[in-house]
Amino acid sequence: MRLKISRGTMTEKLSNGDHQTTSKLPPTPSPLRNSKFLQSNMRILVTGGAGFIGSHLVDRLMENEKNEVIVVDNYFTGSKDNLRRWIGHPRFELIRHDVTEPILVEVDQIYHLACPASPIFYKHNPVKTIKTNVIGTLNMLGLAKRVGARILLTSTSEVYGDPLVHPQPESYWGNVNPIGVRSCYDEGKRVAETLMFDYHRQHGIEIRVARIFNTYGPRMNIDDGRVVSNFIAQALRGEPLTVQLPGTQTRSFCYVSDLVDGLIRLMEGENTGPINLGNPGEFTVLELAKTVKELINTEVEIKMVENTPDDPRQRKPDITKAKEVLGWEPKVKLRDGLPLMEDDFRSRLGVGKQK
Ligand SMILES: NC(=O)c1ccc[n+]([C@@H]2O[C@H](COP(=O)([O-])OP(=O)(O)OC[C@H]3O[C@@H](n4cnc5c(N)ncnc54)[C@H](O)[C@@H]3O)[C@@H](O)[C@H]2O)c1
Ligand SMILES: O=c1ccn([C@@H]2O[C@H](COP(=O)(O)OP(=O)(O)O[C@H]3OC[C@@H](O)[C@H](O)[C@H]3O)[C@@H](O)[C@H]2O)c(=O)[nH]1
Repeated sequence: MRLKISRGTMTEKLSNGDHQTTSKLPPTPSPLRNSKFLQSNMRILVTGGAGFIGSHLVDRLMENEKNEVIVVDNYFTGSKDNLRRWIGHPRFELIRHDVTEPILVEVDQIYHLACPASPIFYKHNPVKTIKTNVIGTLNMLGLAKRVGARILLTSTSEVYGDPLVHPQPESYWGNVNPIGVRSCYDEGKRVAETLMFDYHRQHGIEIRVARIFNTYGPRMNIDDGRVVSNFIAQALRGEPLTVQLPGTQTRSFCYVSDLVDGLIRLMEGENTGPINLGNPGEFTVLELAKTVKELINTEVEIKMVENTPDDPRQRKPDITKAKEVLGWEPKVKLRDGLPLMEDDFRSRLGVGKQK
């Protein structure tokens, strides 16, 4: 028998006469939640929306005239330039804010992307990276709870660490070094996933968790440090392609438009996840270098260089669940996606095509 509901706490009387607190209901959203451009609109917060994936996601969300989009970003690895087409648009707002601090905005959905994703940047200030993953996710879950929003976390294939199971299904728990130089990111994302599920079980928050595998495309920072952007920039500058040893390590590369499609399907669907989103086409890093050389600049040399600790030796998503639950699979092959990224890098680097 339900006895009372006070401050979101539901108390039940058990058959032995004891009382037990069983679940907490999110508080009723404030009237500000309805203060939209149009009543029927969906108001969506994108944290990290000035970054690579975030800005492509914003483009897709803004295409729908029933969406209002608010971006929160501290510009650590992102840039206002990625969002310049939307600045001043009546359905768009941009807020400079660090997610390690709380924020109150009345929204219906939260895409929580804020976190540096390139190993060079996330290792630069590891304490800040882990704060972003843990405190940042706590703050966004607190917001979701307060305003009754659905929240999606962009987790990562790095939660599988250096995987002992190949390809990686969502049921694999991973092989992660808890004290290594990548741990601020890998373990940070693992804690972020834990927080998502604890808020879901304890507070009834509607959650979605995507595990994203290596994604590439236009707008990646030119000196981002990740392998696809490095190789394309090096090929265009006529510099050697730096393959980190041993070069036999594998990755699976997903084009950004496919990934964004998967994120939106996950948010709009009924499954909490975690769900792998990635392209199962698997390449060694040396194969990637040879492909970039063939497609972009056959003159450049390929140079083997030292690697950094704990680099995963193989990575490929098992996307059976994404196919079944979301009806999603990537469409763009690596050989078709690389030239699209090349065009963007050429225009930003000011390097024309040779006739
Ligand atoms: N690109 C990939 O291959 C990949 C793979 C797996 C997971 N992901 C995840 O997807 C998300 C986006 O990745 P991306 O490739 O677009 O990276 P990105 O570095 O281009 O974008 C991250 C954005 O978050 C912002 N940010 C960082 N810390 C912040 C903080 N404390 N407060 C507010 N904003 C902050 C940055 O300024 C940037 O705009 C990240 O959560 C990342 O972990 C990406
Ligand atoms: O110039 C380079 C850069 C990287 N590499 C190699 O290329 C592979 C991929 O490295 P990246 O830095 O692009 O990305 P990683 O796969 O290590 O990590 C990524 O994984 C998924 C996401 O969460 C993040 O975007 C990022 O952490 C690694 O084996 C690395 O050693 C090179 O050989 N040369």
